[in-house]
Amino acid sequence: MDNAPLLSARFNLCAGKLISLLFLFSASVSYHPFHFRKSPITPPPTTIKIHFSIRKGNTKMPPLEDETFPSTPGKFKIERSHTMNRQLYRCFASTSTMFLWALFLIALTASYLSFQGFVDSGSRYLSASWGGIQWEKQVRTSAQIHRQGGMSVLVTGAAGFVGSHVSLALKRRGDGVVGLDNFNDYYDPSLKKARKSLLNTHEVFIVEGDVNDAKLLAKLFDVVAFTHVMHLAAQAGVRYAMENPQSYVHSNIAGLVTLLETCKSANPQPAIVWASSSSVYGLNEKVPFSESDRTDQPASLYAATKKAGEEITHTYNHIYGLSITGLRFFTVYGPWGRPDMAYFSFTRNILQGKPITVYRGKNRVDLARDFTYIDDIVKGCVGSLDTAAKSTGSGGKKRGPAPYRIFNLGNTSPVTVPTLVSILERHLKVKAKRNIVDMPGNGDVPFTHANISSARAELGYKPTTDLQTGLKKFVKWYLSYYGYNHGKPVN
Ligand SMILES: O=C(O)[C@H]1O[C@H](OP(=O)(O)OP(=O)(O)OC[C@H]2O[C@@H](n3ccc(=O)[nH]c3=O)[C@H](O)[C@@H]2O)[C@H](O)[C@@H](O)[C@@H]1O
Repeated sequence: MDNAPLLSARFNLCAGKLISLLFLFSASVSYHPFHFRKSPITPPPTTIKIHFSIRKGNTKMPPLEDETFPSTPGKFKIERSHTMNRQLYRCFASTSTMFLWALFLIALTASYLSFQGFVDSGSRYLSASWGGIQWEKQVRTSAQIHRQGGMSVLVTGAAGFVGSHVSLALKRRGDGVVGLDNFNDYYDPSLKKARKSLLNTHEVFIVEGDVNDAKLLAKLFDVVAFTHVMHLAAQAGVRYAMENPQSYVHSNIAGLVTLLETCKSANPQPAIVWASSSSVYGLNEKVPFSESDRTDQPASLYAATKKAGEEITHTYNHIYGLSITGLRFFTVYGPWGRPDMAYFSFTRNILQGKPITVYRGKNRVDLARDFTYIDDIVKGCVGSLDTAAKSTGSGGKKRGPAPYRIFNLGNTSPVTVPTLVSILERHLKVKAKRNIVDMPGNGDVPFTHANISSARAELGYKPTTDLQTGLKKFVKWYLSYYGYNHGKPVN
């Protein structure tokens, strides 16, 4: 582990001692000039008699000289007749004192900065949930491969919706899996913790940390030679990008680059499969969306960061020989899903008797999505890992061309949002209070529709769950997890 806090503490101790010494020294110069006996301008022993008379009402206060200067054997004496010497002495004494005070202030500042560093590094040290022999053992155990030809996969965003499902699927078939997740509060972190507990029971260890933490990533690669990285950690949500744009840059761009930097330097380099999004098609009107269609018209910052991710991963593929597979997910739904998504929040509101807002497109056209069930997405992710060729670089150098692939993972049958609501009503046996409004200009696109022929050909991807069936499974899970009323009475 990092021994910065220890060093910092030592430095702090030294600085503290220095301050004490300076303080004592400075005090003795001010009040104890015998220290200057050897100085050529040491004044002869004299007595300073400074009489302050302070009147307080009618009472004449006693002179303060004895209180101001200590009446010890070392008490200095300056005779009034030695005016010149006295002035020289004063001048010297005050210059020396100022000098020492300046030193004192410098030492104080240094000590403060050191203390701040100590607090920062100390709190990082104390709050860091990673490192140590026990931690390394957990990481190694979780990464162990239990099948012939298996892989060891670092899954980022493992406590997320897709991440938790993919981690479980890999672990179940005998692959080694280590999760990484920062457990942020974009939506209820208790759901993420519950997913983590579920994974724990299947012996998947999730490290609590951020993909922007380069030291942590380097440490993970020190402990395990991951063959693959399934990068699913991201700031999700199309409309939230208008509220918190920086979080998208932080996770989807900066975090991605930090991860790629680690992967490019790893030896051996892992193959990377990561989550792009159907939103990169933006205002594309050609249907169904094919991977070769234009993606230069993003409608939201979220989409723009995913598009940027596709370009950034291309660069790392080109320069460093990293094997890259980008997956454009189409509105994934299912059990253990994301509470910010429409099917999830609609379910909650319908059960609580609250109205739901259903957006409508231009000319009163219903919005439509190619809703894709989680199990189908998991198959696409695992298929991508299985078919990803190795990265070709080592030690940060490319040794030959590596594959760069992009696949749509959709369902190929778009469903309108009002139809989604009707299906939920049927499964929940509760009528929704629909509030239909025109789609606000907040990043939404009117429809999505995937062409999946590439994924079918190269990954064997074949979605099998329609929205009706998938929502039935979701509702079953929702009711078992939250209870019928989600803790609130139905009005
Ligand atoms: O496919 C994708 O790439 C994206 O799919 C979803 O984004 P979105 O399709 O907007 O999913 P929802 O937020 O669940 O919205 C689904 C539909 O419901 C509509 N909606 C949403 C919320 C609402 O209150 N009312 C409403 O009518 C939206 O306009 C949209 O047409 C995910 O949230 C993104 O993270 C993902 O990248």
